[in-house]
Order: sequence, then structure tokens, then C-alpha cells
Amino acid sequence: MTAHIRVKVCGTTSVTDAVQAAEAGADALGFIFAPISKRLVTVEAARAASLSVGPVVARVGVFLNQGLDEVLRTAERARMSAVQLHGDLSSLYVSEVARYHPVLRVLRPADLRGNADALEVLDLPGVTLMLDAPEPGGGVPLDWEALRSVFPAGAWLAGGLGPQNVAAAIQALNPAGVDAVSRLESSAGVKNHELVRSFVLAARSGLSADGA
Ligand SMILES: O=C(O)c1ccccc1N[C@@H]1O[C@H](COP(=O)(O)O)[C@@H](O)[C@H]1O
Repeated sequence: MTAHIRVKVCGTTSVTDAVQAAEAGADALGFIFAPISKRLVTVEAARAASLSVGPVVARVGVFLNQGLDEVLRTAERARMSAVQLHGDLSSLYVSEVARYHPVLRVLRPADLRGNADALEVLDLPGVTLMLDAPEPGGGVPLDWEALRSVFPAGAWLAGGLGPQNVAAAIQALNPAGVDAVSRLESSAGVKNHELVRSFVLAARSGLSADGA
């Protein structure tokens, strides 16, 4: 098992939610800048939240098929410390972003079986793989059993994770980090602080929120 699993709480839209997630022990907070998202955050709100959580907690700007300039400018203005890239993106694009920010490159399970183009960037310094469901932010878990034999060492896991199932997911795949959003909310873009606390605790302890 990974000695210290990294825990990311995504979809942060306010200073209050950022501070609470940091106090709950999250290693990283996600800020979604993809216009299609129900959790879209403004640069101003993300910047205020980012500056409120101290020097250690990572702040990850989340983008989906957006222009290179927009990604780099937004991440800079919002004081992000890393960038998460979803979508159909060229290796050149990902490597350009990685010149300026650590990158979480999000791929789907199907990409592991034959998308040589997408997998190529994972050899670049500063690029870490995250595996997620085809519809990001949809709250649908991946088939962990089917992934057991192909899940790459050092990769992060997302997709429908929450307090009840994150321990089982870690047990199945031993990811380097876990990430969640929709199962931690009271409404889109608003965190349920109890669920955030339980999620971090379950990921760290290896016990699900119902003690299983
Ligand atoms: O959540 C969104 O709205 C979203 C939109 C565009 C790109 C990424 C998005 N969220 C990411 O989705 C995964 C997991 O979400 P869930 O826990 O299954 O709801 C996570 O990586 C978020 O960063």
C-alpha cells in the first residue's frame, strides 16, 4: 500500500470550503475552470481560496479541452500550484503545460488499452496519470476489478469516489492519490463538510465511513 496516499478534494468554489477541506487533511484542492461544469469557479474566488490555505496544500486548476493560453493564464492568475488536464489533447499541448506547472493528466480506462498517443506524455517529467470515468464529475465509479491488472503504479484514481467506497478502491488498486467531487457535495459546487471529513479519514485509515 502507498505509505501516504494523497487526497484531493475537487470542485472548491469558496474560501470557507477551501479552509475546511485543508483542516480536514486534504493534500490538494481542485478548482474547476471548465465552462461546462456545474462547479465552475471564477478566477477571483479561486485565487482568494488558494491564498487562504497556507503554504503546503496544493491547488489544482482543472481544465477540459481549453486553449493553452487560457490554461496558463488562468492557472497563474488564480495562484494554482498544479494543473489537471481532461480531454482529447496532443502530447505537444500537455508537454507545453508541463513546462510551467506540474500536470495531472486525466485518461479513461479505454486509453490504457491502446491509446499510444495519450500514454506517451506519461513519460514526461512532471506529468502524473489520473484515471477517471468518461464523464468527469459524473459520480460514476470505475470498474476497479477490471483495472487491477493494468492500473499503472504511481497513478491517481477518480470517478465516483466518496466516504463509503474510497477505502475499497484503495484496497483494490493502491493508487498514489484519490480525487472526488460529486459525492462530497450538498449541492453542485457547495461542499458538505461532514462528507469531506469522512472522505479524507476513510482514505487515510483504509476504513469506509460505515466502518467496513
Ligand atoms: O466535476 C466537474 O464538473 C468536472 C468538469 C470538467 C472536468 C472535470 C470535472 N471534475 C473532475 O471529475 C473527477 C471525478 O468526479 P466525481 O467524483 O466522479 O464526481 C475529478 O477528477 C474532478 O476533478
